[in-house]
Order: sequence, then structure tokens, then C-alpha cells
Amino acid sequence: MPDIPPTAPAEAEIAALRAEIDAIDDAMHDLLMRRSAVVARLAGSRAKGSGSPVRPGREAAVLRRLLARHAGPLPRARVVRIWREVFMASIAIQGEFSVAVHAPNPQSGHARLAREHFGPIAAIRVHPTPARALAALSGGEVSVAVLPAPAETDGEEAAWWAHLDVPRLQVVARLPFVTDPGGPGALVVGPVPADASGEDRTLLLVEAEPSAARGRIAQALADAGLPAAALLVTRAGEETLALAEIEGFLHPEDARLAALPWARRTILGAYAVPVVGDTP
Ligand SMILES: O=C(O)C(=O)C[C@]1(C(=O)O)C=C[C@@H](O)C=C1
Repeated sequence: MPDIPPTAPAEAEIAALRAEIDAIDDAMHDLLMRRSAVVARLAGSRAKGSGSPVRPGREAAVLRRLLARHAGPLPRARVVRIWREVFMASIAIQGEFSVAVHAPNPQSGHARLAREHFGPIAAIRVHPTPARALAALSGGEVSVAVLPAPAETDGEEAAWWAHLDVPRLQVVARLPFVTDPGGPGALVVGPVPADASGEDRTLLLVEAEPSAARGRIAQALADAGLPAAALLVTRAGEETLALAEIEGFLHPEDARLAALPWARRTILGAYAVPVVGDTP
């Protein structure tokens, strides 16, 4: 196509639209400065306490509320990306933040999930085993650890979830927050309990009798009023370990836990149920 110089009316239209964008940018900048000042007040308030400033449940609740009112051409996944940066900026205002991720290299799927979630500025270090990533978290070197989502095929070394040092360390989030069918999944472990988002899943680890079949474990959970939305069963020597995902935010003193037939039952933490992205 030949290059046609823009006509004067077209230039005037572009200038007017850009003036509108400039005014919106000023308003957005004012609001971001105001928001950061509120975050600084929150950081200074004793109500939040010391320790990790990260509250994944609160972040999820904010995003769900915004996505519920969202309309127009801005894709939902972009809204999430913009607010991820806002959250990370708020976290930076409140203190140091760094991540240990277990991944073979910085380009692998789980390392990319961590980078996408925690943003381009966060210090993210890759560790060759889950144990090394968790040791960095236990030792206070990092704020959170990102580990592959549990799988039934996990061997002794990969099954970090079978030996998690709860309640000192707990699962607090799941990545990605915008569902990606077929993509890798990861869990975020923090040095604080998970905070409820209003729509959560709790991870419950039970040690069942050695011969326990999957169906019997699922039935016992359902009978106790804790039907599993997902159930992973592995056998390690004499042990049968079952990791159940229970709908809702379960507290350790929930009476339904006492109705389970197994003495060893541990809440590993909880995560906000991910949201769906943009439909093509
Ligand atoms: O609500 C808080 O506790 C905050 O620190 C604020 C805020 C936010 O920017 O909205 C920031 C980080 C937390 O992970 C959650 C929310």
C-alpha cells in the first residue's frame, strides 16, 4: 500500500485521543501514588505484624473482585499482569522479597511460572532439588519457595510435600493464578500460614493403612464430610500417603478432621482457586 500522509483532521483526532490518554495516565499515576501511601501505612501498622508481607489470599480476592466487574477490550489476563506488578511494588515497599524455585534451569516451566507471578524485578534463584529450595526458605534466605505441584509419580526426592516442615512452612498459593490447561503447575510455600481468599482449596495429607485402596480413602474422606476434589495416593515402603484437595479453607481444629479414621493427618496449607483467563 502506498504511504498516504495523514490529513490534518486525522492528526487532530490522534492529538485529541492522546491528550485523553495523558489525562488518564495522570489520574492513574495519582491513584498509584495514593495506593502506595496506603500500603506504606499498612506496612507501618502493627496490625499486620512482622514477617512476610505477602498475602496471596488477599491478592486473589482483589483480582477476583476486579475481574468480576471487568468489561471492555482489555484482556482479563492483562488485568492480572498489571495487578501482579502493583502487588509486587506494594511488597517491595514493605520489605525485602526473594524467591527460591526448584527447576532444572531458569528457562524451564516452573522457573517461568515463578518469574511471571513475581515479576521481572524479583530476585529468583533456581535450585536443583526441592530440598535445597526449601532449605533456603527454612534458613530465612528467601521469602517463599516455588515447587512443582505434587504428582502421583513423584519419587522420594521429588515428593517434597510428604516431608514439609508444617506448620513452620505451609503452602500459601498455586501458580499460575490464571488457569493454563496443559501447562505446568506449581505450589508456593511460605513461612506463614495461608490467608483465606474466599474461594480456596486446602491440602490435606493423611497416612492411611498400608493396604488402603484409593476408593476406601476417598470414601472415608467423604464420610467425614471432607470430599476430595482431587486425590493423590502414593506408597512409600510401609506407608500409604494420600494427598487430598478439600474444597474450602480448612482450619486444623475443624471437627470433621477428628472424624477421619487415620491418626496422622496434616494440613499442608491452602491456595486460592485459580481464575479462568480470556476465552478466544
Ligand atoms: O493487604 C495487604 O496486606 C498488602 O500488603 C497490600 C497488598 C496490595 O497491594 O493490595 C500487597 C501485598 C499483599 O500480598 C497483598 C495485598
